[in-house]
Amino acid sequence: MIDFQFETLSRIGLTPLIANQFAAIEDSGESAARPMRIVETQRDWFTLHDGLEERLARTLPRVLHALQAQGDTLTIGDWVLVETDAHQDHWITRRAPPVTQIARRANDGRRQPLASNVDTALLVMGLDADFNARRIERYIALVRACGVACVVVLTKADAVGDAHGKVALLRERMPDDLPILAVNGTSADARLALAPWLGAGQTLVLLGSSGAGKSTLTNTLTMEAAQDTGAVRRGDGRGRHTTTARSMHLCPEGACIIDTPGLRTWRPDADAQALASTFDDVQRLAPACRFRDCTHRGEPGCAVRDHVSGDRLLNMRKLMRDAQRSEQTPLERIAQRRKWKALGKAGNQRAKEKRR
Ligand SMILES: Nc1nc2c(ncn2[C@@H]2O[C@H](COP(=O)(O)OP(=O)(O)OP(=O)(O)O)[C@@H](O)[C@H]2O)c(=O)[nH]1
Ligand SMILES: [Zn+2]
Repeated sequence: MIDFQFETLSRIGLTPLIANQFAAIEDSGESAARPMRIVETQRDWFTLHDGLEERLARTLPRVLHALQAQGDTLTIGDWVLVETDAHQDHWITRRAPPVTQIARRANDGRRQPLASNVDTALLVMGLDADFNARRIERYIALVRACGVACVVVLTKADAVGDAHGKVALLRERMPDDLPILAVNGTSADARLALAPWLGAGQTLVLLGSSGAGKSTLTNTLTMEAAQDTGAVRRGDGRGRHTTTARSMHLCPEGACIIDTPGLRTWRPDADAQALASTFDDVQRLAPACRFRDCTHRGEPGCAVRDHVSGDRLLNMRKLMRDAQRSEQTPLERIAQRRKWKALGKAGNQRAKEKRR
């Protein structure tokens, strides 16, 4: 049976669900293995934490290959088992299946996990030139499709004149249950605003484009934890300008925060159906449309168009198209293009016949 201290590990986000998984690994000769969490990733090395101290570890080739075979890799936030060999080198011997995982599709189609075992994603966007409702909507869809809750954090509220207008614009457009906060990420007030999500056992990830203010917010949220425990990477106050690696930090309130580099392109790793379900306002209204296959593009009796902004609908369709595209093989794509062409022709033909 794996020996572990729930109390200590819960300081770095252990939840009962993960603890049960470790408890289930019984009598498999792994009694020397210790549960730890990945708090920083490098190319071949991981920084792990057990709630008390850090260790550098590598992954056993067998574990690496097993993951690769499933198109998977270890990522920040993962819980793993670690064993130490006779040379005092530490090896990851197993990974607990993640409860949630945020992933994207790389350009070559491969799945790229961004963070595991996350409860809430803080979608960070500047109220300055960074502000873009469509991008936030895309983040929301992708994150919710991974089973992770979202909070929109609009930074630089102190630095722009029309913060209120932009917040109102988002509120109008987004689902009612989505928390939207406007903050000054450099001020301690941001910590108060985010307090409901900072409790012990919570793991947060910050997502947003480069320059949005993720590192600034991380520093503000982790400020005191760095001094009192020394546990987990402290907020990076070294004046580094661009985040290049992912790392996990601890808040004084107990939450773990994962900072990620800016996401330039983010293709969904979710099927179209999962994405559609994240536009819950559309999903709720659509059954009331007159036509069952209403596309909400102006059909008579559409129940959606009056209540959901046209741009939001466009964005939803674009996302779903992207998702469908990444699900298809090249052959399926060609077949679909042919089908559309044929449909188009048939449509033209019908139109001609009508005109006669
Ligand atoms: N006035 C003001 N400036 C901010 C705020 N948040 C961030 N900044 C400034 O915006 C710049 C970019 O912030 P960062 O925290 O480095 O942005 P980032 O999202 O971590 O960027 P990457 O590391 O490149 O992904 C810095 O100069 C910050 O000081 C804010 O709420 N108010
Ligand atoms: Zn409709």
